[in-house]
Amino acid sequence: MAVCTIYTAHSLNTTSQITKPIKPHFGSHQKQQIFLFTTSKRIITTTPSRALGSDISCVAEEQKTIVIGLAADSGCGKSTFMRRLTSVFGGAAEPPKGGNPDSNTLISDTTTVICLDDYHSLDRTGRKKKGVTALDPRANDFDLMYEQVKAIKEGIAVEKPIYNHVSGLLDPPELIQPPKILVIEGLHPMYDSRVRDLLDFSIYLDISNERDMAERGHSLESIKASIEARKPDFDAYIDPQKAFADAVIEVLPTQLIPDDNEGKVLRVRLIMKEGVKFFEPVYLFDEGSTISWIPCGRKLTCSYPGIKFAYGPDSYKGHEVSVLEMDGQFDRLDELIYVESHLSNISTKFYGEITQQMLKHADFPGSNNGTGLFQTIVGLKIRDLFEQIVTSRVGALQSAKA
Ligand SMILES: Nc1ncnc2c1ncn2[C@@H]1O[C@H](COP(=O)(O)OP(=O)(O)OP(=O)(O)O)[C@@H](O)[C@H]1O
Ligand SMILES: O=C(CO)[C@H](O)[C@H](O)COP(=O)(O)O
Repeated sequence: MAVCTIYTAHSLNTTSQITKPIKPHFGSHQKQQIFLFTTSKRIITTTPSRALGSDISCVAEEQKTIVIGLAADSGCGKSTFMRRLTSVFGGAAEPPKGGNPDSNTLISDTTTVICLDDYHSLDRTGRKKKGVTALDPRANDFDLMYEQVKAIKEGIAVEKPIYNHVSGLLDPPELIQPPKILVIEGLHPMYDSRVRDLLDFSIYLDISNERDMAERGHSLESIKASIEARKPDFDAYIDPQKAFADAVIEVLPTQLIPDDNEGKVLRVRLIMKEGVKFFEPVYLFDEGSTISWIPCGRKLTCSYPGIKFAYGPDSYKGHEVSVLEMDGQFDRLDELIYVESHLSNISTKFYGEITQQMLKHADFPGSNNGTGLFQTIVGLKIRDLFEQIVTSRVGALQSAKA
């Protein structure tokens, strides 16, 4: 069954039902017979006159966009994670063709990644004047974020604003078409309960010790000052979102080097919530057991300080979770296959897919440690979740027809 939505720019404030069929206008999700028509005349753009005009968007129920939330502070490696995720689906992600060169959006065949910085309601000057950081909810338009993510989920294209990180200004909006998978990444994907309820899966990247570096041309001193200034808002508005995440990738100092203060070797934990629909946590050796494993030896080359894996049940922010942990770093990525062969529920399509993905992006930061490994695993789990949702929708439709 396809749900068709009529969207008109001149009647944004009312809602009514169409009872007789109308001539369909097929968008990118085609070939579905139309049974049901509803109208949706909600405001989904800040600039109604630039909305879609009189348009009909038809999306088959089973093809409706699934939405993934990725929360993290600035400079935590979200872009790198997104490149790994996109690669799992095949194809590269690129900014919208012919659009604003400073767009924060990345589009591939399957995924569209939008950056929630685009929902800043105050630009750089506005925040300065008001004395608020970008992390403060008062600097962000959650109503618009909700309306637009909801619209995309319903198969409606939206005109999303662009926050220009180069100029610090809000640029004219860009058109976002509903993709198969929409990733909303940034500071607040799980902050507003309305937006949170739209998420099919949520991830929090917890990298407490690393922040924005020279990329945006700030000096080390100004970065330190900015980290300090942001800390209270980070603690108040960003960090609490961990409690809502279905998966958390937590980066900690190694425990393999006593009193390590170099911070080069990392202990990374993949914290996976139990009982999440379409998400089976990964396990090592034996599901539900508590395992500690040092794989170094004949099949895995390890230089000092070695590699240690751990797995087991735990509780996190009041939720039952499974935790997979890796401390240390790989010397030879091709040998990762040995570790991969001891992991289960990894949602690979063939033996060695994790190792293949990691080798393909060996030059990405974090490829020799748990950050790259767990980001790749989460990418595979998202692909699996997507496929399971589509399968279940098709099943539900077939049962409804029978
Ligand atoms: N797993 C990792 N380990 C070490 N460094 C990393 C890792 N991932 C990313 N980095 C480095 O951190 C910096 C920020 O990475 P990236 O651009 O992916 O983060 P981001 O969260 O998207 O940043 P921003 O919010 O600034 O757009 C880059 O210098 C990148 O090389
Ligand atoms: O926390 C951030 C998310 O990336 C940025 O600091 C925020 O978007 C403001 O950006 P800029 O510093 O470029 O004005």
